[in-house]
Amino acid sequence: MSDCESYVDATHPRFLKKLVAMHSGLKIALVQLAVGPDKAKNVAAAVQEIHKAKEKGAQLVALPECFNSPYGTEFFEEYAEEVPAGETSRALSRAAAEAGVCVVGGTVPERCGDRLYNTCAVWDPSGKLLAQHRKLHLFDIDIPNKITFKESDVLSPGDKITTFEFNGIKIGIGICYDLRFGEMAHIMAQEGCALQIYPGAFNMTTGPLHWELLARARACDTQAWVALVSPARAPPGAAYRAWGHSLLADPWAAVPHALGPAPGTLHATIDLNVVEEVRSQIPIRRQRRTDVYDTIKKSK
Ligand SMILES: O=C(O)CCC(=O)C(=O)O
Repeated sequence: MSDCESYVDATHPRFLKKLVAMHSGLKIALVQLAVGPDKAKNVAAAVQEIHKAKEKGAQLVALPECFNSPYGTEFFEEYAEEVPAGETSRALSRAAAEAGVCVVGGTVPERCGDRLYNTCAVWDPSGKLLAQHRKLHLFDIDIPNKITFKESDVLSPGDKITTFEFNGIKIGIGICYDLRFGEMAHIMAQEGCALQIYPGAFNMTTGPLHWELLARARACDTQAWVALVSPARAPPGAAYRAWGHSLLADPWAAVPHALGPAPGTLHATIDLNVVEEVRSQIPIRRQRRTDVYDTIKKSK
């Protein structure tokens, strides 16, 4: 079956209606962790929050970008681990199985041979690796006197778009800078995703300008739920200060749930009815002029 045909199948209104009828909502928790230099402490805090989220009813728990290390190209080599053999992977897999939840494991610097990647691993409720996304678009920007960052100095980019299914919902994974690339979100929607999750760590320059705007833009374009999960903001003077403000945008592109800069966990329910409602009331998916343009996924 071609990519084009699978798009038609997965997003056909009848397919979605059937899914919606079967579905009672997915309870998610977005954990905005305070991250420090002590890797073991960071991982232990993540595991503790996974269990707490489960106690509050979460079925899927998502962690932030770079939750086991400080964020900076100088840290990636030291904190890197193999996925899924490394200690952080093993701790999250165990936590997922013990709590009986799906864990979207933020990101860790992944070592694979002589390469490093910025990688999100997803664990199912039995602790099995369900998906692995390597950041596709590396964060290389230069805003003079504000922020210069060049992940490509030490990281290699991934080469594929990652989606998986959990509890009857197709979910797409992107990492931070990936959020800026509408084509990627569009392909996730074509593949049937009703929810996109982005572990991210925007900064104090682009965070206030673009973080929520991009979440709402992706939600509006794809008529899907969009979750962003950030580390908590570090105190003034820290080498990297994340914007925080983990949030959930709904398929209308409203933001019904958001945190501030402090550590915390956002609990919400992903309701497929809202996806169906928006897609049927504003039917842009049927109105695309693919005779004039298209976004086509390379077969990989
Ligand atoms: O796109 C941005 O402004 C921030 C991206 C970022 O922090 C990242 O990719 O880690």
